[in-house]
Amino acid sequence: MPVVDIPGSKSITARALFLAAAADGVTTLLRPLRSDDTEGFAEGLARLGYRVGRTPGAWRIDGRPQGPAATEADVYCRDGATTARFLPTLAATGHGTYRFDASAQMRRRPLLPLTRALRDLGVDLRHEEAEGHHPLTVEAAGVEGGEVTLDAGQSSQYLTALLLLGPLTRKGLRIKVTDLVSVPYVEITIAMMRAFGVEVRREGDVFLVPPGGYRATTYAIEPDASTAGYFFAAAAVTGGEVTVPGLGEGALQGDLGFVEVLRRMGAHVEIGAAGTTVRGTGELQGLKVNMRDISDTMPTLAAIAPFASGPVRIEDVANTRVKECDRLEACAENLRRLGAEVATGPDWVEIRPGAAPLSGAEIKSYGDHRIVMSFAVTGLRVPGISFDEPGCVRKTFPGFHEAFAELRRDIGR
Ligand SMILES: O=C(O)C1=C[C@@H](OP(=O)(O)O)[C@@H](O)[C@H](O)C1
Ligand SMILES: C=C(OP(=O)(O)O)C(=O)O
Repeated sequence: MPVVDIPGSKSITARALFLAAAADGVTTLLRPLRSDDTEGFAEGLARLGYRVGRTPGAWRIDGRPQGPAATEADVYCRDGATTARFLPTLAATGHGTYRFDASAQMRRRPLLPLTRALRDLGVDLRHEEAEGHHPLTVEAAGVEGGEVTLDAGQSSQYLTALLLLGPLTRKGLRIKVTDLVSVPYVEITIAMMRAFGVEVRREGDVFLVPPGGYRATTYAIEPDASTAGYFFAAAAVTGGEVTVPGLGEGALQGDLGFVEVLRRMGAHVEIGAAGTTVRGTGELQGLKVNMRDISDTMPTLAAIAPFASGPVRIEDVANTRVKECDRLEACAENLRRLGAEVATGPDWVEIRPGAAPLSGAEIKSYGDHRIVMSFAVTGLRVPGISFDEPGCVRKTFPGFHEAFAELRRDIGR
């Protein structure tokens, strides 16, 4: 029975780095994720003048409630949207000139609702090229706080950035949200702010964040639930069994909900206090599922959908088109390359059982870690799958291929 040790959560590590940097003392983060996104975040903090000490199992951050120590900085956010959206927001709390740039894909990804909200709060923020995109410069002079309206219909990360900012403003924040995707990520934010001493209040569409700053702490990071999904899916499609310790009842991450999708398809799922186990039962049924809350797991489901006995229709995932690539089209294109029958719409994808079995092909990664990791699962049942850019898994799991090869050996595939 393979027990898989999954690295720390990307989303929790990014938030923990922000919270630790803004807190009133020294914070230790246990089991942080070491990957391109989170190392880029830590390096960005260092460029802003925060002291970040990194040893393999623990990162130590000296908090600065007054904002960055540097008065000038040039920060490269790589391909990470959490870095590209959270760090300029943190920088606004200081005093200085801070420039942020990012990868070509991250430059294309949207930012305008957050930019607008920050400007409405009085932050002097200039986009260098296209309005609402990186590169951008923040002329920081602290943030007064007050009321702001936000459209988070394309990304919940805008709301997370503002929630994290709230306690660092002089008056606190009252954020009215007109639309919101990926709600469980906002719940992670609120739970983590509580661990650093801040209670956010929610009244319908309004989020109320008190001023007063964060308390430093020691914070243990849970394994990444989106990453765990590839291993759970592997169990479901092979009839094997996979247990992920440290990710069970009380987990913060909504993406653990992916196992409920596998359960609906026919897998046996046990969520316990110490971890989660998925066992494949030899059957995989089709289903219609709304993945608005857990859209990072859309490619995982799409990649195993051809093994279902009926159609798999995934709905309400429009914002997967503005991630590391257009994930709806990338999934559809790669599934077709393997011989599957697929249709897409503005916010949905449907995979139908084909007459012939799939055959191997080279998967076009589009630089997207999730495309590679998802189709690695397909490769458990379809021989001859290869990747044009296997290394892009470094964004969230540099050791993915080694870990997956070990799983293959353990389950005899
Ligand atoms: O806040 C976060 O850590 C994240 C929120 C989600 O993004 P959206 O809110 O843009 O869907 C998710 O896709 C991303 O991988 C991480
Ligand atoms: C969408 C993702 O990342 P981000 O938006 O944080 O770059 C992801 O990890 O799937």
